[in-house]
Amino acid sequence: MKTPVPDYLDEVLDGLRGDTSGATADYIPELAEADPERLGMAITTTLGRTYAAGDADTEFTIQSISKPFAYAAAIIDRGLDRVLGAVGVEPSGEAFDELSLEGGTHRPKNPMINAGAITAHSLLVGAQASQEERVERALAFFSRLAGRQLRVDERVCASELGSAHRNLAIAYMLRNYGILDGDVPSVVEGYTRQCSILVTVRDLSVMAATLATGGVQPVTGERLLDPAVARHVMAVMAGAGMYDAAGDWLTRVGIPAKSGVAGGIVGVLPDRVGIGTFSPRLDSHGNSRRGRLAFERLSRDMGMHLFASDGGRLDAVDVEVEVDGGVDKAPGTVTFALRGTVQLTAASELLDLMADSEGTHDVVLDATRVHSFTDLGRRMTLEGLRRLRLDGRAVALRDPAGVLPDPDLGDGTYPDLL
Ligand SMILES: NC(=O)CC[C@H](N)C(=O)O
Repeated sequence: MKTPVPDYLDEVLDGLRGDTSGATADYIPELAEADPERLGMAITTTLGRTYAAGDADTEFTIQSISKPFAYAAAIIDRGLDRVLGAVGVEPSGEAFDELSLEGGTHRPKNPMINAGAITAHSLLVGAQASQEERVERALAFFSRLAGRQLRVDERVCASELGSAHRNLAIAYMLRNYGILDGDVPSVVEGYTRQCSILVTVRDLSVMAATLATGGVQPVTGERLLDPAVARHVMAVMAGAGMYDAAGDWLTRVGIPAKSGVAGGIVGVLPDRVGIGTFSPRLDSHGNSRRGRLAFERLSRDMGMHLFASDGGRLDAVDVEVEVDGGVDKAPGTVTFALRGTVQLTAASELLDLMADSEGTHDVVLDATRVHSFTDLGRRMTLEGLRRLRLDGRAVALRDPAGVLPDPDLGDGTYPDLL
């Protein structure tokens, strides 16, 4: 049996290919030339399982998606109070490259717009750090978040620096008000190099899943952030990550997210998943058009909305596998015993164990110790059973309390009830 999640993601992407609205970013010449048809998506659960579809291994520049992660690094390096003294946390409701600052303090309103992100970049490492040290800090931190060594695309960086007048203007203004120290062109160059780090949607989904766990990289197991820092960064993303579309995004999609002008979007649902999408055509807010549609679809289909009340966030499931028969006897029955609340994380573990259960014949799903299934958990579980049966296996359900309502396998048939 193959796990159904990648098929679902393929189907989501196929549904989006017809939408060719929007345009690649034109203020950075290298980005204007990107292949607009590229489309990829990846989801990583807090247990570190990644599902990917489409152009999942295509590299693109991280651009503004670097902002939440560099902001996190600045908080780690300099402390939250020092960072809050320089950059606010208020949604600005303005475009990403707006020249505005907060009245009175002259702080940039938040670290998700360029003014705040240039300031956060300038705070990396320590007061006297060089451009090389700041860029190396960002690169090393992002690489640990992604679980692989990342690199800078120098062509895209040079292309953007050739016409970075607006970011220079923003930085000179910040320098004028004493928000930013040091050599302005060097700070803007370091920030632009940070934006030119190459990532894939897989990387983005793992980086975001590290926020979702409260700071533990779910594949390597390394703690990279304190839970309080992860929480703070996710909260700022929720309020300001999508610039002047932040309120619309938070209500409609409900997944704290950050977009980049190369076409990436990263999203995070605390305790559940990290998500990465890539499609280079942008809407009028500078957010990937198809990326947005993909997030809308996930939110709708999978109940992935921060404020959805249709299922517990706690997913305390064990999946226990028991195989009868022993090593040298004929392949017998495999039992998958679930426990707790079954939603995405548990259901995805279950599906992978089911996919690995070849060599056995009869399959029993034991729901005796399940508290409840979320709608998504129920659908994933039933799809797994349906696929096992398509493979010619006998499928049975033990569910004395009836926690798996209407176990229709999607074709009007039911598992045997034990
Ligand atoms: N929204 C973005 O991705 C902007 C990032 C880009 N490097 C800039 O500063 O203009």
